[in-house]
Amino acid sequence: MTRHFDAIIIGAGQAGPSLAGRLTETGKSVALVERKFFGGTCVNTGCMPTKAMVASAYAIHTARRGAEYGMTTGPVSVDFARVMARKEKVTLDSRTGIEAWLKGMKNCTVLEGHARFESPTEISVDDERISGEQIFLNVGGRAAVPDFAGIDAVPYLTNSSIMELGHLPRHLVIVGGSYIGLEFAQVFRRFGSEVTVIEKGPRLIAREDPDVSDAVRTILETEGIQIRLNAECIRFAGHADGIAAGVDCTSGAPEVIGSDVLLATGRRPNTDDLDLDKAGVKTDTRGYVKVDDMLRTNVPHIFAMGDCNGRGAFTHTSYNDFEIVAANLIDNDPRRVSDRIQTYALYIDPPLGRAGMTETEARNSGRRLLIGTRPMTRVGRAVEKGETQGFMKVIVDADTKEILGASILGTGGDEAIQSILDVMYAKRPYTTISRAMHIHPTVSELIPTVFGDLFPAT
Ligand SMILES: Cc1cc2nc3c(=O)[nH]c(=O)nc-3n(C[C@H](O)[C@H](O)[C@H](O)COP(=O)(O)OP(=O)(O)OC[C@H]3O[C@@H](n4cnc5c(N)ncnc54)[C@H](O)[C@@H]3O)c2cc1C
Ligand SMILES: NC(=O)c1ccc[n+]([C@@H]2O[C@H](COP(=O)([O-])OP(=O)(O)OC[C@H]3O[C@@H](n4cnc5c(N)ncnc54)[C@H](O)[C@@H]3O)[C@@H](O)[C@H]2O)c1
Repeated sequence: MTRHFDAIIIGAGQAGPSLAGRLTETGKSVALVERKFFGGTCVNTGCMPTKAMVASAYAIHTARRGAEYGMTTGPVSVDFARVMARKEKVTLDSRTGIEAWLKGMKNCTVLEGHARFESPTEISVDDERISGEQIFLNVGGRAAVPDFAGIDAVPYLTNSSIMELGHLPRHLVIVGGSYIGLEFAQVFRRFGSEVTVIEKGPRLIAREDPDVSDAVRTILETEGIQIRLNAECIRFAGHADGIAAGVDCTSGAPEVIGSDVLLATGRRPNTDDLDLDKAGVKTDTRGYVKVDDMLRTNVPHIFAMGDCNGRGAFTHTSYNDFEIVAANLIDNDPRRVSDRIQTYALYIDPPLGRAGMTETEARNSGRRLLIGTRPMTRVGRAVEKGETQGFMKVIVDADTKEILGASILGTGGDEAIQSILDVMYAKRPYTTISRAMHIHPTVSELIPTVFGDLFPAT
């Protein structure tokens, strides 16, 4: 027998549960299908556990610097099992909270199993069949595992399996020098592992400006992380001391011998096992569901939210997708994906907060630009905290005075960037910030100064 619902939501990630909440409030019957853990990637193998580990790593790092702050301690040792138990509690509290919320939600039926399309309106969940007037995909993504030579012959970790790690790696070799790779690199280095990052490109976090990449590299190398760029021929083989990772860089040893390998080479959408063809839903060549500005697929009653639509790869973009869908379908409020401004943070310490365009993107846009920069050594709060690595950079359109983008690599950068972001959303000129009085002493206090001291880009 096929049970019928007003709406079916596939995936309990960052958009699905909130949409279930809104739809059921309007009296609609909703079936929400989840095949694994409630809360999806962010809660279980992404943001939450990693940021809990970042917090442990920061506390350990600060304790090691204790003498600088007038603290006398013995040698700092790391209890990796406690670190992992702490992050597990953060995850479990959130996971069970979401699960209890959904299972207690009036008009919501939670089905635990793998969903697949049987037709444009019918879904099978293991042995059960359900049908829906509207179907919302929130299936997220998983770690991409490139076809490296020898990879199947060696054990390797991904962002998911590393969450189960029962030992502290002696030497963690991380392939991929972007968000996932760099956050784990610093975390494990601070826990006491030797860490080598192997990146095929010529610089780390290649989406950022070269000056940001260089500063991040310096921060990580200062802590003893080995960085191997231009790794053109990555391959793996067993070794008496663990795993041999071939690098073939233009300089340096051709092989790195590690005890453990983490692959952090990007993500792929969970769309290959949904039988989307039975619904006629189109994907792009990389498997992302094609959507329009309101997140509708090519099939009018099917929508896709979050990482699986390729329009964002962050928790806040997935949640914003929920807001856009709910606004259009429930509130008659014409919100669009194209209204949002790109923003995110990289949670190394100090963090990188980003909003809008990079300098490279702004230059490529052909506009006349004004740029302002300040090293964190000139930020009083950073000096007082003893955390002066990094710099701020803001980019303004010289003709319209519009703020185009900003990068704050420095203590508090993930928070301070948001004052710039809000002025960008308000579509106010940069002078709104340069004339504002900010609180002393804060990192944000320097933002008006940076905007007050712009120079033309050459
Ligand atoms: C290590 C790491 C750190 C990260 N850190 C941050 C961060 O600090 N800040 C940030 O903004 N973002 C971060 N991200 C990205 C963030 O986690 C994702 O962008 C976000 O979780 C995407 O959410 P989503 O709603 O698209 O899907 P997901 O959270 O991935 O949820 C999808 C759900 O769908 C379920 N599912 C899939 N297929 C099916 C099916 N066929 N049937 C039933 N259920 C199915 C899955 O089990 C999963 O629960 C991080 C990611 C990683 C990997
Ligand atoms: N702080 C955050 O918000 C945060 C943290 C972690 C992850 N995330 C999300 O997770 C997503 C995935 O992160 P990621 O770092 O895995 O992916 P990414 O796509 O940002 O970077 C992948 C890196 O691996 C390298 N790479 C790719 N293929 C390779 C190959 N065959 N050999 C060698 N190197 C290769 C790339 O050059 C790149 O540097 C991000 O897009 C991000 O949205 C966000």
